[in-house]
Amino acid sequence: MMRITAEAVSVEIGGKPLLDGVDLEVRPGELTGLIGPNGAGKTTLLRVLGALRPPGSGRVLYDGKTIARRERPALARRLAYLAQGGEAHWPLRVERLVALGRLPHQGPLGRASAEDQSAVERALQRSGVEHLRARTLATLSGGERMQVLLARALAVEAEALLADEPVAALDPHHQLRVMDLLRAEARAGKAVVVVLHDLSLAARFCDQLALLHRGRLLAQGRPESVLGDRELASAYGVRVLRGMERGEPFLLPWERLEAGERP
Ligand SMILES: Nc1ncnc2c1ncn2[C@@H]1O[C@H](COP(=O)(O)OP(=O)(O)OP(=O)(O)O)[C@@H](O)[C@H]1O
Repeated sequence: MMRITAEAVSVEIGGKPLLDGVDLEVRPGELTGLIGPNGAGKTTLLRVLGALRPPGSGRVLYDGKTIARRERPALARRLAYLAQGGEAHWPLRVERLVALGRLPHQGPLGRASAEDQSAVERALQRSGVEHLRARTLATLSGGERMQVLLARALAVEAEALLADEPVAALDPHHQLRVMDLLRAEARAGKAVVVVLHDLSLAARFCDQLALLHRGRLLAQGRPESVLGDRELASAYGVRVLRGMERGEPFLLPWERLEAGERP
């Protein structure tokens, strides 16, 4: 079980603030959604939470403790990071790529144990990409590639999973499948953070949302309190249509607001 706490995290590049005084608590057993417009700082915050980038000021605590440089390898076993889908033209077979998720668990000789092998099999199966195992990454479609990268992150079998837009390239069926999977990971006790642009998926699946706007947390808490008309108008400049289906909310971005109409 791992709790990740960001305290007054700020990041600046060339005098431009990317994150400004962000406080966030990521709890085990919960699915936390990071939302906000393009360029709001979601990826930057996710990388800071994952210790992939140091904050300029403020700090990140893992179970209440900061991580020293020499403790990084141990953290790599406890925390899996799924990067935003990029190009991947490596001539690497899918099962080899997923097996890379086990590297943090292996010694200097890098021998895969039976446990490593079964973690890879579980990850391939859970991400629904067993049938792609012998293919090379370069031959996959964008959505297939994302599911394979998710399998690599699952193979780590870490206490925390940080996923940057894992459903952006997926069709509706696979989007729901991945959100179910992330929620199940959280229910199993993991701390899971997911960056999302789809407001309905954020509303339905997440326990907690953090809405970033220009590097600041505009709102944070239960989805129903974060996804208010005012918050969405202010952060995204949109008006949404809303509804409920069997007790669960959905939101449809409907129209853009002119600059003067934003709160
Ligand atoms: N190395 C850099 N130099 C200058 N600006 C940067 C650098 N890295 C990030 N930025 C800027 O910081 C801001 C936040 O970027 P970030 O990737 O965190 O946004 P995001 O919320 O994940 O956006 P998106 O939804 O488009 O993926 C953006 O305006 C980006 O252009």
